[in-house]
Amino acid sequence: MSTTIPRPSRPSNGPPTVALPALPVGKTRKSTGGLAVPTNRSMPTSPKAIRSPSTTLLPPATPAPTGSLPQPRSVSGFTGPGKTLRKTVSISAFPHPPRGDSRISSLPPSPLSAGLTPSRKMKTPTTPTYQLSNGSSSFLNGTSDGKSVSRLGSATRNSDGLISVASPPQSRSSSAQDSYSTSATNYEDTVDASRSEASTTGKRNSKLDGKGNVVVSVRVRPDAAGSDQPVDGEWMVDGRKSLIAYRGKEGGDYFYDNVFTTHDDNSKVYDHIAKRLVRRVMEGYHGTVFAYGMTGTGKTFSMQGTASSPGVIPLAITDIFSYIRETPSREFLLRVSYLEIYNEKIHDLLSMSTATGPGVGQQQEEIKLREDSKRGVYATPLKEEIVQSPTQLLRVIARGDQARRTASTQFNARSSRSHAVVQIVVESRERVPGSAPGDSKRQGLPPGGVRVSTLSLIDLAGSEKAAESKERRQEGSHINKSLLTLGTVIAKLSDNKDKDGKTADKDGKHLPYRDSKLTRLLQGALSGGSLVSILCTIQIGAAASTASANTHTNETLNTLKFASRAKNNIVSHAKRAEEALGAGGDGGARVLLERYRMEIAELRKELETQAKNNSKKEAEEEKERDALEELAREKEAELRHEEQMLEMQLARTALKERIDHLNRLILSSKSIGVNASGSFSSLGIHHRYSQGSVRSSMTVSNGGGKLSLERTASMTSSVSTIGRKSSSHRSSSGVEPVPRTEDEDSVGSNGDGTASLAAQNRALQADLVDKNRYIQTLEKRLLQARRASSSRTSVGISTGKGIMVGEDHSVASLLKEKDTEIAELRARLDDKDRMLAALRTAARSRDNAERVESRSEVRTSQILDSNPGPAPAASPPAAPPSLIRQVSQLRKQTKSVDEMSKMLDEMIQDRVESGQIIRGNRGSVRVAPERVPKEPPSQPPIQLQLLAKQRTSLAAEPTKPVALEV
Ligand SMILES: Nc1ncnc2c1ncn2[C@@H]1O[C@H](COP(=O)(O)OP(=O)(O)OP(=O)(O)O)[C@@H](O)[C@H]1O
Repeated sequence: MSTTIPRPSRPSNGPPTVALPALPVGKTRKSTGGLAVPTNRSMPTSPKAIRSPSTTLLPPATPAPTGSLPQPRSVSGFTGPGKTLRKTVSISAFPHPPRGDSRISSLPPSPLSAGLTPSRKMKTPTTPTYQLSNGSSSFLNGTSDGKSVSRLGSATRNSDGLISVASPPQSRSSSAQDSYSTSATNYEDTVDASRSEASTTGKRNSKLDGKGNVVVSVRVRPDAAGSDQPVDGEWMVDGRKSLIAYRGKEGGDYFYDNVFTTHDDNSKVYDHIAKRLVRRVMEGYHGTVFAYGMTGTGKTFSMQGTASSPGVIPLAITDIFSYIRETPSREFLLRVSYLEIYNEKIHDLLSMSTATGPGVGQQQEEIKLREDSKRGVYATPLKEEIVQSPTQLLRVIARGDQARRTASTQFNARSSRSHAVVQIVVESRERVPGSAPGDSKRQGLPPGGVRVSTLSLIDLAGSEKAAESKERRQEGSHINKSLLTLGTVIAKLSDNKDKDGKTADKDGKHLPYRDSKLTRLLQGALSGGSLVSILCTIQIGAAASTASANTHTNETLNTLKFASRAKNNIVSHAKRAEEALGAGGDGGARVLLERYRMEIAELRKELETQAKNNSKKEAEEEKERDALEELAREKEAELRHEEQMLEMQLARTALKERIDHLNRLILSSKSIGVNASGSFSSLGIHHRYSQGSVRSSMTVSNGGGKLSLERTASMTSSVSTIGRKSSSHRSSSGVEPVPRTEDEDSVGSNGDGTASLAAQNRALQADLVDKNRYIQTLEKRLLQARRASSSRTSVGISTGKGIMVGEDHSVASLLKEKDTEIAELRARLDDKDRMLAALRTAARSRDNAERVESRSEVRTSQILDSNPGPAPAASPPAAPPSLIRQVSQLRKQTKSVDEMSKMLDEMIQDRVESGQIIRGNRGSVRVAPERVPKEPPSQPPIQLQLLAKQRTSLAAEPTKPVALEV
């Protein structure tokens, strides 16, 4: 059964020159005579204590197939047929969990356990000889695991949303030491276990001590030379029996839960020391795995492994995510922290920059250890990173590894100079099947609380005696001190409690946890709150010289003793962590998953509120928009109205201008006195002005305003022409006055035919009044049009169309009317033109008459000069040149217009006196009734008639002398 191992030589590494510090040796663990005889309470003394086949021989479950995740597994030789039977006292097989009888009996056998258990039973040794511990029941056993495996095999795993509640990867700084926060004890479980064990085997009597929750294993590192064979005959390693026997001085047989030979790889080590523990952690227990041993013995190799042979940490990570995938009924959140204790100072490996390298004087906030009644001892402030995948988690840890302090030592070219602690906090919560996380009635909070558990994976620095440099010596001193304290604490551990309820030594005294940071940090695990797995690494036969071999052997023995003490003294009452409900209390506040849940719920609420506010805002904005649009419409309407008003104003102005123009035309015609038909009445300029005398018009031209002056200028010229013509025929009696009505006569003339200024003024004022009235009328119409436009605007464009048409119609009619008037006025202008033409003709006639008169005067003077008596009726002689000159002189003496008018008046007067013309009361003249010829109604004006008469008379009496009154 046992193998004698020759003492190895370590040619490559010289032996330590200084003796390694002696670890505290448990009184009860010392091997005697090759038999490990536990003497304390945990050591069974009766055959009953021997682990029963049903519980002790259960092998670790074969790793469950995890699909995509690689899980290098090696179960070499462990379960295979023909292998040596395992020692019954070993706890490495993790006996069935303490469960109730009914539970056990009712549970379907696991595919793995069902298949394995019988074979194990077949292998059960019949004569167990050695036992180190009592092999108490443990959570880290096969039955429970089998249960998981069963579930694993039947359930369809859906990886989607397994970490659905995890926040995006982020870092936060807080404590990670949740491991020891639980106030749980494993009482219930152990009671169950006791019942189970008692009912099924009836062999165990120390099931309540919780030692089954502690697994201690020893791994033997292969020789540096690569030799598989142990070289030291004093040593014997039996992996199957989990036995290490030393036949030398202080020799003995050491049994552990697991003994790994140089052949065993990391995968096997993980399966036996950590696999179940990791699963328990996922189920809510706290778990601690740490590697202890002399420097260079393979602690880091076992914990981290290599790329080809991953160690405990990467394999645990793989299993963690496998479990999450296999458990769709729960949701998980993982956060990780990584610290090291170097020279008794705690450093956050995740906060350190690897670029600068560790120990380059980087200033980091000092991390302190604090204790909390619920959380236990924890480091703070510590950076935690939330991880969502194995790769991410491995990357975080690799980053921390790079920051870890390592140095070359005598036995290890890259020796870890610090204790490194990886902590993975697992938060989980039951998920409501078939519902999204937000469907809960509790505002997105699913029923049940959040379970928080912590997996601590610790790679301790190696104990070392020999150190060449001061720095190494200092490091070594701190390392050794902390390890010594750890050994001391473990050695003093007992199931006793002090008055505060904390674990105490056998005398009830406080344990020296505070003596080092390491023991302080491990306090929770060592005092029973956690499942514990300790891997002690040794190397046999690594020394070349006898001295080094001795030193090495001592060190190895110390390690073995430490492992024995740990196995015997550490009592774990680990219990599934309580679920924290809500955010109440410290526990709840620490639960990130809960916090995130609540944050999500709050954010959702906020979103809803915001959405509500937004909809409100939108409604308000819509209202505002509507109002603005309405305002814009109103403004537009106003603008349109203004435009219309402007158009109307323009139309009005145009009309006014038109009116003024018409008025000018009217005044011109009126002033001339042409067209006495009274057709001006439509413009309010009545016929009473039509026959205004020439004189009155002239008066106006003298004293009137500018406008009148302009107007009278043409009148004057016209009248002057007439005047001259009239005066030339003053003595003519052939003029037939145009018959006028009494009404016409009475307008604007005095009795002597000259319009008085007052009369002119009155006439003009009346004219002005008429015009103003006319303008007012137009304004009224415009006003009406404007109102119509306003009302149209208010009632809307569509309805206003009819009104617009009406207005347009009125304007159009007005324009039409005006056009008619313009046409009339044009007609009158034509009349005027005709009159002017007639006047010009009359002027020519007058000129002729003047020539005739000149000739008459010359003849008269000749007659008078030669014959004072009556003139003979001889034919007139031809006018001599002297006469022509006289006439031209006379022409030069042409009278002014006034004189001509005067002459005309006198001429008219003469006619009146001769009875040819009758003068009216107001100075107007008309032809005597008996002389009025029967003429058609369209007679030319009176002046023309007069001129025509004069011309006729002159033609009839060409030689009649006419006396000119000069
Ligand atoms: N089981 C093993 N199989 C193969 N090589 C091993 C084994 N154990 C350790 N080694 C090798 O031994 C060397 C030292 O191992 P490791 O660094 O793990 O020792 P350690 O105990 O961590 O030392 P220290 O305490 O100084 O950090 C490494 O090169 C490692 O690869």
